[in-house]
Amino acid sequence: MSPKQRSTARNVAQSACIFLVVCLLTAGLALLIARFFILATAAARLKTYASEILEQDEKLAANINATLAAANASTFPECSDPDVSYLRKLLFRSPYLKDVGREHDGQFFCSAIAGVEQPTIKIGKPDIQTYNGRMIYFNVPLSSAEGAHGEIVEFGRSNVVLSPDVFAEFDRPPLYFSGGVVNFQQHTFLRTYSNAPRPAKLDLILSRHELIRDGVLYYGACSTIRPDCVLTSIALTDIWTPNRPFFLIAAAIGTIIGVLFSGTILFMRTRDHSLPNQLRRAVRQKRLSVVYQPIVEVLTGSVVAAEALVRWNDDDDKPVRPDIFIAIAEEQGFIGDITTLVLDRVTDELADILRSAPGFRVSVNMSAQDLTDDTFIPRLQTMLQTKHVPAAGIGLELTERSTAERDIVIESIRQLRAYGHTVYIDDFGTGYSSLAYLSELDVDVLKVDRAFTQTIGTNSVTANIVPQILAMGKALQLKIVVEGIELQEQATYLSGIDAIIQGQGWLFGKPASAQALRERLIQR
Ligand SMILES: Nc1nc2c(ncn2[C@@H]2O[C@H](COP(=O)(O)O[C@H]3[C@@H](O)[C@H](n4cnc5c(=O)[nH]c(N)nc54)O[C@@H]3COP(=O)(O)O)[C@@H](O)[C@H]2O)c(=O)[nH]1
Repeated sequence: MSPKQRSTARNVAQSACIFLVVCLLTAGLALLIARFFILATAAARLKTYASEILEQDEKLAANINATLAAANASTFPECSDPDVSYLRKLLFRSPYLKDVGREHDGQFFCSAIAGVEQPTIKIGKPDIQTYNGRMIYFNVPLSSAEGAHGEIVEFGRSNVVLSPDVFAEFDRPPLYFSGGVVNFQQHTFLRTYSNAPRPAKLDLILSRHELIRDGVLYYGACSTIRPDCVLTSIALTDIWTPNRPFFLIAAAIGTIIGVLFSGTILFMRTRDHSLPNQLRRAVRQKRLSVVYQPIVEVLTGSVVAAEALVRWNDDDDKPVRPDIFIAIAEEQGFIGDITTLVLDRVTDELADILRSAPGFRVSVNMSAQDLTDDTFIPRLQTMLQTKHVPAAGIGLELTERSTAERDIVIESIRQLRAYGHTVYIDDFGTGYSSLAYLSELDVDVLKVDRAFTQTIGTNSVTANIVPQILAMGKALQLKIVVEGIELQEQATYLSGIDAIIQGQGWLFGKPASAQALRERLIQR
């Protein structure tokens, strides 16, 4: 598998992973949100249910207390005819009671329904005694109806039999309830109605209101006026089963969001992997390097200068051609950052040589944007002063293309030269400059583009342009650097010309590291 195929396969695998993970996460999140809302809805139902039951409980308690108080207040002889008819009147007004009677010391004497009992009935011990002296008997056989049992509340010399139907209307499966008087010290129900599940940690539920225990959702609520509490509950399976369609819808919505979201991530990632973004990141992280190509005296072959050329490998560690990424940086408006990076690197890597070898200089390429940035020249001077590098050691190369904004360029060149820099016109002959413009620019060195160098010794129609450019340079008293010298024949031709010509090209050395340039300079 080629590196490109490997990188594509890696990208596809990463994208698939991102897609899957994001879809699973959003679907999971949607299910969690659905679960939360469904549980909240169920808890709200339990709360309403509990408050309805509590209301009924409070009404029942009020009815019991009022009836017992009225019965105890009777002035009729106990179980006399007027007393029994009085009890009947009380019963008639009591919606939640089955009977009202006379009972004390564990003996039942008479009631509104049963009349007078002869002999009296023994009731036995109460099941519980409440804080306010009420005796409560559960499941007592009733003399008023054959085989019937009921709950009796006794206070003073009277008792009441509760109607078993008081809470009948609240029987609403799958919602269940239990409730009654609570002993807060022991955290238990003293009396309960209904057969709903009752968990051990009653106090916990009552203090937290809602709780899930052993697959059941509980809601606990207590009366504000009585020591009565109600616990409502529903099994979780009874919550989930009817809500299955909602879970399916939530999972589908979550997956759709996941698809859209991961699509956006993948799109951003692709955009992020675009060459301009990779380059921008590399510049920000200073991951570009600089190589140096020697510039020699053609006649002697001795190295007199070097051109700094920037290099960059993309995120897959593949080298990208400078003419490609320089054009991108120019187009995207951050070429200035690259120029600064190169200048910074040159003055770091070769500072000692630039300080100690007078006459040796390193030239750096500039773009039109550098020239129109009025902070560029002051920043460059600050950098050089900080690193104690003489301005004469740094040459600046402008292409003819970058000389379009005439006035600004002329002024920038003037300033650069005033600081002591050597200014080059690069790729000369490929642009549109006239002799007049060239003299106006007032540069130091003219670099002949390698396209013309290649015509030396050929029969090409442009072959006779080289002598003309050299003559033009001579007329303007400019130094000449001929680029792209690859053949000895080209060097021989140039060394025969009556002018001091410098040359740059593979014949004299390919661009190489600062260390390689250093070694080359030691040899000279
Ligand atoms: N603004 C900036 N532009 C820069 C910078 N670094 C480079 N560049 C510009 O990118 C273009 C391509 O540069 P590169 O691929 O580095 O090519 C340079 C030399 O390697 C190449 N060269 C030198 N000798 C020969 C040779 O004998 N034969 C041959 N085929 N090629 C050779 O020429 C390029 C140098 O060109 P120039 O700058 O015009 O002197 C190029 O336009 C660079 O300017 C940068 O830091 N900033």
